[in-house]
Amino acid sequence: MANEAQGRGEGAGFASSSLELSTSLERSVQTRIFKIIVIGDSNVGKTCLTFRFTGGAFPAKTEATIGVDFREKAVEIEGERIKVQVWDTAGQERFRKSMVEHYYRNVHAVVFVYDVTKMASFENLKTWIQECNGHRVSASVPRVLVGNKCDLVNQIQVPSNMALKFADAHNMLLFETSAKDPKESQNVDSIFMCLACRLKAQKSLIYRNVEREDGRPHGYINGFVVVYGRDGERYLPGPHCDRAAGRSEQRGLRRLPGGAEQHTEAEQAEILHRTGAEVSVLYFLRLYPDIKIEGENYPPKLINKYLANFISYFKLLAIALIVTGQNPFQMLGTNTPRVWSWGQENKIFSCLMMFFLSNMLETQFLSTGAFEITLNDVPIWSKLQSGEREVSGAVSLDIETVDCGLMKACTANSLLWV
Ligand SMILES: Nc1nc2c(ncn2[C@@H]2O[C@H](COP(=O)(O)OP(=O)(O)OP(=O)(O)O)[C@@H](O)[C@H]2O)c(=O)[nH]1
Repeated sequence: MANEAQGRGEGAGFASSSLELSTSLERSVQTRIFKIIVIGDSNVGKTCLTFRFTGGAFPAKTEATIGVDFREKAVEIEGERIKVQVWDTAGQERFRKSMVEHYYRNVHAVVFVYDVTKMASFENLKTWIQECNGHRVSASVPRVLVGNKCDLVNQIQVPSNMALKFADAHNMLLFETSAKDPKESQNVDSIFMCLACRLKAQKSLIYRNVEREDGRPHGYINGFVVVYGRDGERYLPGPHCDRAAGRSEQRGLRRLPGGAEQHTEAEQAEILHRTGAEVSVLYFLRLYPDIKIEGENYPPKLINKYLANFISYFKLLAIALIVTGQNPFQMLGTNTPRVWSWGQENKIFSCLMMFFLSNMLETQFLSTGAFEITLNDVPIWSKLQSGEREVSGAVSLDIETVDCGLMKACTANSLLWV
């Protein structure tokens, strides 16, 4: 346990941590959230470590993690309440699949875990580091190395000095610990608290303190947010009130034509009155201008991207051939189908048809029907549209995992949401 003292030292002296999860908006708004991912081979004890930290116990039974599991713990460091959101990732390749992008997106710190009784899990760390680097995780994102299962003293295969050398070479702190041994629980806490402390020192305060004297934020009514799309436009999540059309829309995202500023405060109050407990976008943004809320489409499968690209090139080629009057079938020495001859005779119509049909196909391939919303880079909400195309077996499992994972995050954050 070469570096244990160091780990313990950093972990000691923190104010007491609390398991209580915040469920109110005012707390969510004021609490910073740090996303820490835990990665490493399957069976090294990632789930047990995260459970020990967030739940304070060793789980009686664990199963292989599928996709990702979120666990959260609210801690207090130097008087500031911080939410540590631990992403317990799947070690098995088949359960990672399309989730990997999500693991690394907007991550604040990374915990690499190996099993001290399994040399292979230590040797595989190189692959995990490569994967992490491959996802453009910045060098400024703190990383720590954790050797787990130190309670199995007679089976240790990875000597401490070897692990320490590796940790040094990769600019990481090393913790050797055991999720199982209750005597080591403080050391497990130290891993995450050490990271939280580093992050606290690193990050500027994201949320402004908007507390009133009675402890509630000014103007807090209930949830309603505006979403900034990748296209720079602003979208309003439903249900919301469309004054121009004089109707209230249901769930979904609607582009704000002229911006939320179109609503005066009196109008906002009316919307509030008519729709129950929704706070105006304008009002909300004025209160919390530092909050960055973004929406993004859930990326399609790689194969779908390739297919859509292929269709797009095929469309361009076909249109070019039609316009220039070339006959690819003649070039290939085969019979010209009637549809091609017809296309040559009706060039404008066939080009338009080709254009719209292939665009439709491209959209089909690229659309996943899922939309993910992040608040200050932390995923808070994701939705699969109804009518999603049927997906089979493992893929379906992945998408469900993504969705329910993010929904879990949403519940934990209890955010400004309908
Ligand atoms: N002796 C001992 N066993 C441990 C310890 N931590 C985890 N285990 C056991 O190791 C096995 C795997 O633990 P998990 O936490 O599920 O492993 P994981 O890395 O999350 O595995 P995946 O979800 O497949 O990636 C379980 O049987 C645990 O009981 C430890 O500190 N000591």
